[in-house]
Amino acid sequence: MIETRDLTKAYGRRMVVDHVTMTVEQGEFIALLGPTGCGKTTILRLIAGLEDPTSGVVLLDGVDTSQIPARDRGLAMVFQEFAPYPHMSVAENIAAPMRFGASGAETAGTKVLDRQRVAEVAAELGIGSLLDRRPDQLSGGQRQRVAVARAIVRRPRAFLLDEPLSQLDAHLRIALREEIAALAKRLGVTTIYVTHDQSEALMLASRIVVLNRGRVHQIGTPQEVRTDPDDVFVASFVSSAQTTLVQGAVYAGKDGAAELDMGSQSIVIPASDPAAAGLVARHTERVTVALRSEAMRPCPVDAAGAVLRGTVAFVEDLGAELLVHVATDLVALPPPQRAAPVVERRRLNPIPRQRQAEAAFEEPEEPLRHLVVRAPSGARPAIGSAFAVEVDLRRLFLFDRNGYRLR
Ligand SMILES: Nc1ncnc2c1ncn2[C@@H]1O[C@H](COP(=O)(O)OP(=O)(O)OP(=O)(O)O)[C@@H](O)[C@H]1O
Repeated sequence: MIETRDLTKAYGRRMVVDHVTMTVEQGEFIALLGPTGCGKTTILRLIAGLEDPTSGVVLLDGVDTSQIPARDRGLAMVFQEFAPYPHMSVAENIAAPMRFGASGAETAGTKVLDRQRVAEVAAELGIGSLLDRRPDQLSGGQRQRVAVARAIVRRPRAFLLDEPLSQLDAHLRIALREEIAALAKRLGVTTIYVTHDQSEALMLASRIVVLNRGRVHQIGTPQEVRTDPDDVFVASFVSSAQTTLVQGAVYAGKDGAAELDMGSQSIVIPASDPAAAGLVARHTERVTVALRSEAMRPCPVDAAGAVLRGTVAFVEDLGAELLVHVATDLVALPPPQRAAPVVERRRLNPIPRQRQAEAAFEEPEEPLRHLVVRAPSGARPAIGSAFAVEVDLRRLFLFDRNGYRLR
């Protein structure tokens, strides 16, 4: 079991990991999911003992690790870019941690021991026939397999995987992630998997820790973080389809109903809806409304009820269905900011890879202005034509000023 309690890391004045508390149960596969620069790698490095926390603790099976050096923690880490020793064969690369590893005691007779164990692990990863090759004779996928083999050869108490597949092409990534999930399950090893790719996290993990700017936003099963987000960041970052955020306000309506006012358009939430009473109590409060594709479906333009209207801006044809982008006069909001303010970041020592990746987030993101609605592929609506959508109130998420979900 791996636990962090109020784990915090600051570089200068910049909080990179901000009071992260989480528990990974024995044998559990957990994903740390968040945008680039949100502190995922730093959390792994703190757990591995490669960095010292500014405050807070990491516990392994209940033991405070503050005084335990990295090599004695029994953890194996796989990095984004695995750099094998170029002059060694695959077998030697896999065995390397055993030879150079913590326990000097293993040196005697290592060669024999290594061979058996290495062959076993290599077979497990489908690289049994490549043991005599040099790293430059391997494909990208094979190299990452070697990296994983090298991590498990020591029978670690946990795997820490830092975007191990991000350098591979999409096809290979999908194949290998299934293998990694199956392997971790078979071995029953506690695994923490870092990724910024939500589909990877949703597919692999039994629970997901959603992070932004060093803070935990939600910890839950894939189903929970996707369909029951705790805040506006999770709602916009983890979603099977596009999420449009719109500015609104709630008012007490007639007969116990609540009115969700979105400027030129509004939706009435009837008194019979379980959410109505809570919203009535918030009369005049400003809210952010998250409109996801799965919460909307096309309806006749003259339909009554929870309906929003606009005109067709463009249509994406996905083959089996259409994605209709509907322009409306609602006030769209940008997604919550993902990176730290630029001024603070300039003071940091340059870290080329991270800085490059972060550059993409320096400007506030543009709001998604259109509603994106799924429609059957049969009848393609004309650009500029009137279009209406019925909103499924159970899937409509509202957030308060601070971004917390109104439940
Ligand atoms: N040694 C360091 N000195 C100063 N700042 C650092 C250092 N290491 C990391 N950072 C900063 O801490 C922040 C978090 O980095 P981290 O690598 O943990 O993020 P990440 O979520 O893993 O991102 P990525 O997906 O790009 O790897 C980044 O803004 C990074 O620039």
